[in-house]
Amino acid sequence: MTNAIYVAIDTPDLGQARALAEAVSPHVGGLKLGLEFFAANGPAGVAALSKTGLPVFLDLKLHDIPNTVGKAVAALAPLAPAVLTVHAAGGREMLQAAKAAAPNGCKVVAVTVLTSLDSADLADIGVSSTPAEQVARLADLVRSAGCDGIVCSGEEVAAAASRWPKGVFVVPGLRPAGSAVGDQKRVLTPAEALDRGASLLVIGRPITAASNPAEAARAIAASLASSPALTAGA
Ligand SMILES: O=c1ccn([C@@H]2O[C@H](COP(=O)(O)O)[C@@H](O)[C@H]2O)c(=O)[nH]1
Repeated sequence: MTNAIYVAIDTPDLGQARALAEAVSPHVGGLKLGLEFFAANGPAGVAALSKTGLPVFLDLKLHDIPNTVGKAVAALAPLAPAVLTVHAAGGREMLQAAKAAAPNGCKVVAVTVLTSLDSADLADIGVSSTPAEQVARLADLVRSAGCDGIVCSGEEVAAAASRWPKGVFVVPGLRPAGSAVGDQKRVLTPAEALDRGASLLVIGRPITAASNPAEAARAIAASLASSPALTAGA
């Protein structure tokens, strides 16, 4: 059975990242390393955490012209990420360039609408659609560009999964009942997201900011145990 939880190791401190990864490793399916970790530690830091043996999800959310993104993905290929993110808003040619440059076995998934945004935030950047409409539109673009899946919130994942049966659906913005929401705006519990069709569950602060991260990860994994979708994974 695949564990769908990828823990977001969001810290610039390599020692702390390594300690967190080792503590939670029995209870998660992989590590998600993002901008905060990568800006501080670079490819060498990613290689160091790969030594845990857990799959690494490199969440760099690349968004640039097609040539630049393609070359950046090629430069990241030696790190052998299991999953790599780009922004769907980069457009079809950029998505195609990212997928073409990705190493074998790496899922290229595109961020649709960040889970920290709501309709008012979209209006601020000139998007009059709701998050659900925008996710659906961008999911169709990502699929037709040949990428492997999308990042969306738990609120949109059921609709997206029904339109793309073989897609990979990465869902962040997850909060066990009662945990602090922080800067996230479109939030669901991990179990709800899994039941609605998420393939990968990205969970950061509910685990990493807990007084006992290993116990927090264990409890979240246990909360998924009765889900019919338990075997979901990338
Ligand atoms: O739409 C998105 C895309 C990526 N993320 C990333 O997921 C984690 C969430 O961390 P929490 O502490 O559980 O909020 C973080 O690394 C984000 O960069 C996202 O939240 N939303």
